[in-house]
Formats: sequence, structure tokens, C-alpha cells
Amino acid sequence: MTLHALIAGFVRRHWRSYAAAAVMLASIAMLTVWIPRQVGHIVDGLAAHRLQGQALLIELGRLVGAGLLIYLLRVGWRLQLFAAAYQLGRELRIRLYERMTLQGPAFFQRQRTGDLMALATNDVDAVEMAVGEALLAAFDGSLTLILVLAMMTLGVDWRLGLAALLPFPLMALAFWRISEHVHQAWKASLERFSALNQHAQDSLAGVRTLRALGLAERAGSQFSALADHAGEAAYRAQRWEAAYEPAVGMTLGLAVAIALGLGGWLVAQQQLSIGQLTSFTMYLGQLIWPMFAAGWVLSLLERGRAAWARLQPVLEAPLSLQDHGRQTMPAAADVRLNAVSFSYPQASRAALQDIALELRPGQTLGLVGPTGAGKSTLLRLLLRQFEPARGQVLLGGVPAGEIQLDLLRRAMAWVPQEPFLFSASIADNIALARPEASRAEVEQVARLAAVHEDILRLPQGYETQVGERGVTLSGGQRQRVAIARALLSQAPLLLLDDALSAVDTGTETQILTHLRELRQQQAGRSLIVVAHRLSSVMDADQIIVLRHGQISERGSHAELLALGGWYAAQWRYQQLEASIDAG
Ligand SMILES: Nc1ncnc2c1ncn2[C@@H]1O[C@H](COP(=O)(O)OP(=O)(O)OP(=O)(O)O)[C@@H](O)[C@H]1O
Repeated sequence: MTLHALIAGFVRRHWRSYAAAAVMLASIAMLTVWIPRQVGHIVDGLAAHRLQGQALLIELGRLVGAGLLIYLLRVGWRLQLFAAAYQLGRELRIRLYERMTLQGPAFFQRQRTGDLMALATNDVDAVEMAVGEALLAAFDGSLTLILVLAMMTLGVDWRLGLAALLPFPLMALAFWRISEHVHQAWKASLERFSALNQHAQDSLAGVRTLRALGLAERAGSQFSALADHAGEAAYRAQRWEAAYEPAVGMTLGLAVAIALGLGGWLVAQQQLSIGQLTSFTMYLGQLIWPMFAAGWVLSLLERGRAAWARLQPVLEAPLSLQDHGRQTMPAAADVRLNAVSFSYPQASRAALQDIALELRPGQTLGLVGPTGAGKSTLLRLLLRQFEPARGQVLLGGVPAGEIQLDLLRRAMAWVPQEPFLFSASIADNIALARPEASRAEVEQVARLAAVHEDILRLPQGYETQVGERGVTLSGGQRQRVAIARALLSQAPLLLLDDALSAVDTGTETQILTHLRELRQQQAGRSLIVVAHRLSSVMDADQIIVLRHGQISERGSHAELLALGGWYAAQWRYQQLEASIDAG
């Protein structure tokens, strides 16, 4: 869709607001062109000593009345128009937000956060201006132009009118050339603003790392270089915009010179009255607004077009993950992977190859293996963040793609390696998936996740603010808050992705024992534990060892020890390490 199609569609939907604003603008334009005529009439009346006393006062009163009416109508159309344009900004932001929330991780791997933020703010504003101010200024400018020209040529003197218009084609040519430069300059300016945003976002998120590495100064100078760069582009755009004004000034200057020369001659020839010449020069002055409006509209439209060219690909990008699922999530579903293979976009090597596994309701699966073996990837396929290239993921016998995506995700409580805490209280962070949960329920899951005592020691207990604007929790505390959050969701499948890596062995054992007890009380709940520490999975019903994306060993703890492969070697090594630590 082009910007013009977007504008046309929007105007059609909000035609009432636009029509009301247009009627008000038309009234303003008519009153505006009436004023010079009235002034000319008064001047001629005074020159001929016709207008005096009360009659003069009445004529002047009409002028003041017209001025007042123009003022009120101007306020009126702006109110109408901004309400409509604001509506478009709101719609675009909501569409952008919804589109982004529907996208899968592959989309975010391509798009930079700073860019997306710039799109939602700066670029939407630019489109909003094009749809609001630009459109009505174009209408107002054209109408005023037509009326003023009609009054000049038909109402005063057509020869004078045509002569004064001679310099205008030159101005049109200048405008056309300037608008091309304005478009390029705005495009560059919006892109550089995005880059600046991205840098600000990166360095604020990583400010501690930058400081720790002594890189704060370097990041600062990079930022100032980017800010200069963005400022320079915006300045260049403004400089080109500023070129509209001299073009208008020069054209009008020439037109006034022609009007006064020819008009003076016509007055001398007694073909024109002084009052008419006064009206005519006032009309020339009234041409300033339509000329400026043309420059302004062109620059707003160019800015809008540049912004729309950046927004449109994101708004219309195909979803990196389609949600065509119609089925509900089967209850107490077993999980089955049939010969599943998967590669990340642009990766040269497959992250998973020919994976087959089955997990029955209520069972625990342990997933272990060296770093980069594909453990997290396997969980991400279960969550349908990505689609397998080959093979099938089945839940209760139904292919995952046929289940409604939100139902599928709600059936799984996933605790990622680095859980995210929102800027909210701890209680709200735990109750994320079930905001209606009572405080007692929140505390109960916090106990199960062995984080209740830690929370009580915080300044405001469960009401303590965490996340970016609150207190900083340790890595282990964050992990346990995330586990509590997952438990409260009561999803039948719990996925722990190395989610106990930052807690000590004692606490880990305590949490795993709680989880086992919980599953005994609530039959049918399954658990997948990804871990580096093998003690985390030793009690699992089934343990799978992944290496280079393939299953290299599988069985129970005892079976794998007996097998004498990677698992047995790693177990011996970790036991030895533990005994050295204990000693
Ligand atoms: N978003 C991604 N894009 C491209 N490649 C990726 C992406 N995420 C992971 N990979 C690659 O896929 C492979 C498997 O990664 P994965 O994170 O699943 O391993 P893992 O076994 O969970 O590792 P760890 O134990 O270190 O968490 C690795 O080679 C990794 O580099």
C-alpha cells in the first residue's frame, strides 16, 4: 500500500471529521478573500468622502467581525483534524505493536529493537502529520489560491492578474527540485535517528558491562558521533526545507513589482481605482499562505513518505511463524518428536538432527549434553518458537502446528536460561500468567521455588519493585522467581532450561524435591529439565544426551552409567569435583 492509498482509506473512514474541517476551511477562505474587497471598498469610500460617521463604523465593524469569525473557525478545524490524525497515529501504533507481538524469534533476529522503537515513535508521528496537517493545509492552500486568483483576475482586473502571475511557474519548478532533496534528506534523517536509538538502547541495557570493561567513554564518544550524524541529517533536511521560503519570497517580490508597475499605470490611465489597486496588492499578500502551504505540504508528505517506506515492510512482513492452528490443546498430552531436524536461518550446520523421543504425561525427561548441543533449541521447537525443517512435533497425537498457538504456549511453562523480570513488584512478576492469583497462592509457589525467605528479606517483601527500575536480584534469585512464576501458571508441561544453574546444589535439590512432590499430588504434569549439572536429572524417568544436535545416549541414570559413555564420564568428573569442593 502506498502512502496515498493509506491516506485515502483513512479519509474515507473518517470522512465526517474531514468534511467538517473542510467546510470550516472553505468558510475561512471565503472570509479571507472578502477582506481585501471590503478594505478596497472602504478606501474608495473614504477617497470619495462617501463613507463617514456611523456608516464607516459599520463597515469597520464588519471587518472586525470577519476577523473574529476566522479565528473561531481556525480553532474549530484544528480540533476536528487533530482528533482524526491522532486516531491514525494510535491505529498505526497498535497495528505495529500487534504485528510485533505475533512475530516469532526469527523476526527479532533480523530487526533491531532501537529501530522498532523509532518506528513506533518518530515514523508514526511523521505519517500522522502527513495525514493530518498536510492534507488539510493542501486543501486550504488550494482553495485560498483559487479564490484569491479568481478575485484578482475576475474581481479586480484580469490583465493585472495575469501579469502578476508570470513569475509563478518558476516557483513551481523550484519547489519540485527542492522536494526531491527534502525526501532524500528526511529518509537519511529517519534512518540515522534509528541508529542513534539502537545505540542508546544497547548501551543503556549493557551500561554495567561497559563500565566494568572501562568502555563507557568509548561508548559515549560513539554515541556523540551518532548524535552528530543524526543531527547533521536533520539539519540537512531543514536546510532544504528552508529553501522553500526564499523561493516564495522572490516570486512574490517579483509579482508585487509587476503589480505596482502595471497597476500604477492603469490607475494613471484611470482604468483602475486606488481602492482596487489596494485590494489587488492585499490579494498578492494573501498568496503567501498558499505558497507556504505548498512548500510545507510537500515537505510533510515527503517526510511521511520516507517514514511510511520504513514502516510498511514491518507492518506487512509475513509472520515468521503462522498461527493456523484450529485445535485445542489435548488434555494430559504426551509429547512425541518424530525424526525432527532443524537449522537456524543462515546457519551452516543443523542445530538438531533426526531427534525422536516420547514423554508420557507425568514423566520427567532430563536433557543433557555439552554446550551448544541443541538442548535449548529442542525446547524452542516444543514451544513452537520455530518450526522443524523435517519431522513432526506431536502433542497428544496432534501435530503442534494444528493446535492454536496461544493454547499450546499456555500449556507449557517455560523457564529460560536468563529469565526476564518486568519493572513491577515481585508479586506481580510471579503472578504474570495468573494475575488473579491470591497472595497465598503466590507465596506458596515462592516456597516451592525456595525463594520465599529471600523475598521476605527484601525491603518491601513481595511488594519490592524489581526489573530495570527496582532492586537488583541475584542470578539465582531471578531464576527462582521465574520458577515460581512457571509453577503458578499450572501449565501441564514444565520446561526448565538450565533454570537452576545459578543456585547452589542444596537449594537445587530442595526445589527438585518440591517439584517431584507436586507432580505426585497433581498427576499428569510432565517436566523437562535441561541441565549441565547431572545431579539435576539423575532422578528423571528418562535421560537423553544430545551431542552436536543428535541423540548420542538415552536411558535412566543407572543405564547411562552402565553404558560408560559421555554421561558416565561426566558423572564421574562432576562427583570428583563435588568431593574436592566439599573437602
Ligand atoms: N538464534 C540462533 N541463531 C542461530 N544459531 C543459533 C541460535 N541459537 C542457537 N544457535 C546455535 O544452535 C546450536 C544449538 O544451540 P542451543 O542453544 O540449542 O544449545 P544448548 O545445548 O542449549 O547450549 P547451552 O548448554 O550452552 O545452553 C549452537 O550451535 C548455537 O550456536
